[in-house]
Amino acid sequence: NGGGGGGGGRSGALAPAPVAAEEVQKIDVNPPKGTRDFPPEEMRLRNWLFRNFREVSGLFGFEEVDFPVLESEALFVRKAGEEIRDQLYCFEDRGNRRVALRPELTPSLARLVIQKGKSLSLPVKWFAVGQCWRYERMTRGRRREHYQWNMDIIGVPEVTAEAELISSIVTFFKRIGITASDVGFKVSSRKVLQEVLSRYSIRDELFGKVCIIIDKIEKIPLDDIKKELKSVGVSTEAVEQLLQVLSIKSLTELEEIVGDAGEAVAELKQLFSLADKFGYSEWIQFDASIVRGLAYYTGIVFEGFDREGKLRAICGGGRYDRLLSTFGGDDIPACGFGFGDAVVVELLKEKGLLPELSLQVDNIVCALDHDLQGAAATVASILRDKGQSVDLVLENKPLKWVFKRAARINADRLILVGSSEWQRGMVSVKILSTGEQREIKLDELE
Ligand SMILES: OCc1cccc(Br)n1
Repeated sequence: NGGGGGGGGRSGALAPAPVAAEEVQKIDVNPPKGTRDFPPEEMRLRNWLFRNFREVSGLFGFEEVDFPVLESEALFVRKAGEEIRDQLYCFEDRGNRRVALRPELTPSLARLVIQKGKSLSLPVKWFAVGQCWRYERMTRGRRREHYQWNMDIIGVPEVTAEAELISSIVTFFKRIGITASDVGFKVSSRKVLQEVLSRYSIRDELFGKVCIIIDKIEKIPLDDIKKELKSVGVSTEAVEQLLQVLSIKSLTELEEIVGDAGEAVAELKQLFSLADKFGYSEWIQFDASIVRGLAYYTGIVFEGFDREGKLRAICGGGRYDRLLSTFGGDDIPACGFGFGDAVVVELLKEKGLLPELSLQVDNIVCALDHDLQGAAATVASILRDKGQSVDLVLENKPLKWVFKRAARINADRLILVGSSEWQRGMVSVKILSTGEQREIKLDELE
């Protein structure tokens, strides 16, 4: 950029005093703990995954939405003892506002639905793909961010909504080569717990807390579960009945214990019937132990799991009929799911299903000598205007270098701009897969 200044290579009495080299402060080139960079290869896989998220959402007629990564902390301050609350990535901004990096997308979606209010015609079918954050002590070395695909249906009280959402996830799995032999969905309803708890006159506001405690049943000793349940006011008898119900793995057995009068059994039966009609019965099973770890679920809950049991839950969701009203909105029924970008990639690796995604360009264009660089730029623009991708060689490079680069970027064609051909309005085109080479008129390039 014109040389000059210190270190411009000049010396002697007239040379300006050398400018002190900028203070070099060696930075850490790694991303912050728990976060990831996406270099080209990883970014191609992420784009492939997100393209499938978006195409499936489109197949189901959902519209894409997005929200700020930064939200008011108040959106996520729930007092039910959720892990997501304990790990909230929150801080006070320069305006002394309590804000948080969103740990999930559903509260933002609920906020936007309320904001839009009567201008929205129900049902609303929205999807989003967004980065979510948690601040977890790095002792466990887990990630602090991931991208979530969410689909939500607002305004449909029927379990047809949950059945539709599960169908969309099954559709996604099938598109990426995952089958019902690899993955299943455990399905239950929090109304099962509600019906048990109501027999022991447990107050409704305790319901969320009880669910969050029960969600830890696979993660902490059973005695600790019992202690925590009792500490929030659940009687010993109620605890025993709860734990017995949670071990149920069939709807028939559930009906025997809680009867068929309640909504829980009826809704679950309807969901399994709809699953048959959608054609995904082999993907789902009833499992009363599934409660999910978010306090706002009120009905059907489900989670995708790998049948080999090697991985954490792949996705999860359910009905949250009270969330909008707790934010001051109307009492609108809602359900949705979240699907993270990390566990599914571990699953694809396990199954040998990672897609082959490499850089590919239609053409590499190269001037054969320096004063034809402008001509090469003209050729590149002509091809790009026709929708052809072009890697334009930007410096004078030996042909050996050009061929090596052409192979690395998987170029279909090498376009050489040489002096004699250019004089005749021609360029030389080499089909790299066959080696066939011929001269083509510039205005016949396509
Ligand atoms: O699935 C819970 C969650 C929320 C935010 C970030 C990450 Br990583 N994981």
